[in-house]
Amino acid sequence: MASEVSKDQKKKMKKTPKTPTDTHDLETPTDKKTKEKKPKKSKIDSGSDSEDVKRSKKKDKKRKALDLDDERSETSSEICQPADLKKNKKAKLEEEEVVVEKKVEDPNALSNFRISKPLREALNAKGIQALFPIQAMTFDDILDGSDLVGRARTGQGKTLAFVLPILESLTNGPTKALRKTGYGKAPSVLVLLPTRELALQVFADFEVYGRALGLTSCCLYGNSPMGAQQVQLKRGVDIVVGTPGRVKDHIERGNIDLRSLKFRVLDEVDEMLKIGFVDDVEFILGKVEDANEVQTILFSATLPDWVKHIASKFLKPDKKTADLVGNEKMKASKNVRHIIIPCSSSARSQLIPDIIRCYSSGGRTIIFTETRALASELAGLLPGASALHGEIQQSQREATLKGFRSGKFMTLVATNVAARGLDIDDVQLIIQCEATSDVEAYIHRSGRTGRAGKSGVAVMLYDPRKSNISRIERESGVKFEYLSAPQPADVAKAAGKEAADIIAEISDSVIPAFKAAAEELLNTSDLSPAELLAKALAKAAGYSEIKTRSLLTSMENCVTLLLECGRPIFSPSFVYNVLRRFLPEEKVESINGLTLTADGKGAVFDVSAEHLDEFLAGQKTAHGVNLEVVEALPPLQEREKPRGGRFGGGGRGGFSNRRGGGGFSGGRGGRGNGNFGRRW
Ligand SMILES: Nc1ncnc2c1ncn2[C@@H]1O[C@H](COP(=O)(O)OP(=O)(O)OP(=O)(O)O)[C@@H](O)[C@H]1O
Repeated sequence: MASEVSKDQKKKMKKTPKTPTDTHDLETPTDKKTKEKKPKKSKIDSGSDSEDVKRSKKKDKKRKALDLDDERSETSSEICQPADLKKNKKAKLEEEEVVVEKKVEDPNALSNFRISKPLREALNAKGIQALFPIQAMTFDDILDGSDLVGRARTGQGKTLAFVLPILESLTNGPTKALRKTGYGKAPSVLVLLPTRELALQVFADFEVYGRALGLTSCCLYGNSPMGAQQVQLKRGVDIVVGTPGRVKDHIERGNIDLRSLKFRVLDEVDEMLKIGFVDDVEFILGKVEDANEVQTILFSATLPDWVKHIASKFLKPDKKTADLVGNEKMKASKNVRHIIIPCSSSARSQLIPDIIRCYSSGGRTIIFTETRALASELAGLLPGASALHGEIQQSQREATLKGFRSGKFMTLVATNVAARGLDIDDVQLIIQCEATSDVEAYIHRSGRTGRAGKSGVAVMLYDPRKSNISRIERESGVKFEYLSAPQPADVAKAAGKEAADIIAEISDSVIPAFKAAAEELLNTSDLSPAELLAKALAKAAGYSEIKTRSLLTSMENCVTLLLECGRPIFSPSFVYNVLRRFLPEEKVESINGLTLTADGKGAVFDVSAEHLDEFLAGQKTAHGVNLEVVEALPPLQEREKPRGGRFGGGGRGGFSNRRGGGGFSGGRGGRGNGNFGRRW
């Protein structure tokens, strides 16, 4: 049933949404042009933009152009010469015409919806001129009183999809007359979110846009003083935003009167239930005596079955569904480049700065870890990074987010506490330290970039021996780009260019002080001036040597080797035994990341660069064994294999979440088969 309604909704999207002058019927832009419908009186004072739009059709354009001509001639004549003026006027008029044309064409322009003037102005002030698809799809349904389940990919504007119609309903729409006013008013809207950070973010939207319409809001979340929240509730607010635990607490203390409630919103509801708010949410929803008096709206980027259950329990049977994802394969953001790079746990802190250098485009980066301990550890190791996780005090968490938003620091290392809903401007890069087994988590984490139509990059580090990338691809619809770690030499080249730019900017005033030393260096060195300058650039960029990085584990000063021996290889222990034929035990034990190739004919592993010659020379004494340094990683076997699959692996074998797991650096040899079960 949901998908039928969803199709219906999609049809709606293709049509022009209601203008302030329409009542119920939706028209296509063509309908509008041909019908010459007389404008009806608007239900809401939404200003006269849509009227303007209609007026500015072709035959009016000339007149409008003349008007603009007159206006401009007064202001611009002061700064332009007559010839320029004529040219400029023509160009500007052409621009204006394009703008007017666009305005008429965009069916999602704010003026095409029942959005009142003050709200439209507040949106314009934030650079918002048109609704995003999910907003356009749901606006009329919510404003006209329907319960609704909404779903769209991350960063598509789900928050304003409920904020705007609710605000309009309370001030100009059906719930206006029912809304309580005056000192001590009971709230008309209750919005529940899973985390304090998200509650604060949604509260900020209600603050900005609600204030434009004279509505007040408050935010209730745990680990912050009850008293101040109590005072706000006592004074009376129109909108309460909060986390379930604290909201329940206030209800139990009799601080919130839900009898005047007109809207209840559950945002990121799947996460709310997942992190254990099931009882609290049900308690709060159950506190509304007459569910028919309240509109219930449920939004999420993912809709697992148990969310559907909540929807059927608490939403009216005639609820609408707006699903912009539906059965489409791709569940994650389409504006994001999804990359995976093999990396051992011990190489992470060396590799991450280079990934940031290569992929962040100078913007913000969020690094996701599976554990709080790793988030703190990495934040300590990476320059200019701060940690955000559940063990950090609330006031510090807020200060950290504020610092990250304001650009005080550009790298945030976080646990899943930041995976959902957080909307931070200019996050260009997401790094996930491990291949998560939770596909929804992947979707949400990667969705912190590529928001509001912008693009972004999500890099996931993975251990080929442990991860099941094809499962993530299958379930999220993402097609990963398999890349190797950026090589330090490439990163250094980019850093050298930056250093050259910096040097070019340095004032000539420094030359006299350094010239004598420079001349002496030139005269005494065997290197050419260009070579000496290259060294100076390296120093300026912070380099004293260039290391190599392996393709398999991304460890510095390691090299990845491919071993083949002219017959299928079924197990890692076979590879160890082959190596023992021509290498001493301690060398065999020193290899890292041994992984079989997908074709079953070879195995790759890392060796320390200083041992490379010994490995390559040793093979000559072992008949039929071929060892070579790989330039690019061949496709590798994954952890999960169909039961009874040819190349070992032995079924699913429980995809462990590997919390605090020993990573990828293992490298112990082990005799026989026994020990390898755990590592594969
Ligand atoms: N109509 C619009 N025009 C331009 N920007 C918009 C519009 N609507 C929302 N935005 C901006 O898009 C960004 C993403 O919006 P929002 O946080 O609501 O996304 P979301 O769908 O809830 O994402 P998530 O699933 O990750 O929570 C915000 O910065 C918001 O201000």
